[in-house]
Amino acid sequence: MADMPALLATWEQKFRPHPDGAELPAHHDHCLGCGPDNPHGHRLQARRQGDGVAASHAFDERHVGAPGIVHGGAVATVIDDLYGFLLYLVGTPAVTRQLTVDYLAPALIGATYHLEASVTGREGRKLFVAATLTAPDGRSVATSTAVFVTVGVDHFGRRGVPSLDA
Ligand SMILES: CCCCC/C=C\C/C=C\C/C=C\C/C=C\CCCC(=O)SCCNC(=O)CCNC(=O)[C@H](O)C(C)(C)COP(=O)(O)OP(=O)(O)OC[C@H]1O[C@@H](n2cnc3c(N)ncnc32)[C@H](O)[C@@H]1OP(=O)(O)O
Repeated sequence: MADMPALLATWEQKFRPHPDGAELPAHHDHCLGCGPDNPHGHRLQARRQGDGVAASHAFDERHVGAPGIVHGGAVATVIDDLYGFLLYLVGTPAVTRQLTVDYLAPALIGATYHLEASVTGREGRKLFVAATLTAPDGRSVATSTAVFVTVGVDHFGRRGVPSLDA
């Protein structure tokens, strides 16, 4: 993994304005949600959609819970990561403080789902966000809300984690 100062430099660049429809950059190469180099990851690709973000995403066999059905934690991971893309539009780093997911119907391995997320409110350091995961037939499969709390980039350094503090 890149050293922390180098990673922070790339994050600064990622918070530039992104045109509507543009594909948004991964948080970093090994991010579980979107990193292209994480062999366990979802490799989520998100784009700006107006004031929000959207993605098309298919889960694979690595993310199975009950046979044929996506593990609920995998669904939560992808939604949480999608919120991480919203932060590029908000223009400030933030971290998930609370995440709720309503699992309305099973998400199936191999099906391509449509995801959308947007900011629903802001109060001091708190960002309120919401997301939906919709099946190809238009059925709502999961809905989510979350509270993110804004942090400085120093939050991601000095964590007592050798790989990050190097
Ligand atoms: C994030 C990606 C975007 C890029 C950001 C830039 C650089 C970093 C980039 C990437 C990172 C790499 C990849 C990950 C990318 C995306 C994945 C998705 C995001 C995540 O995977 S991220 C990881 C999981 N996440 C955590 O690791 C957080 C652990 N946690 C903490 O680090 C502290 O907990 C902290 C800092 C959050 C707060 O701590 P604190 O001490 O600073 O603040 P405090 O506790 O006082 O709360 C402040 C205000 O939130 C209110 N509040 C609290 N809880 C609430 C609730 N449940 N409902 C409503 N309001 C609530 C309080 O009432 C108060 O409100 P008020 O200010 O009005 O009093």
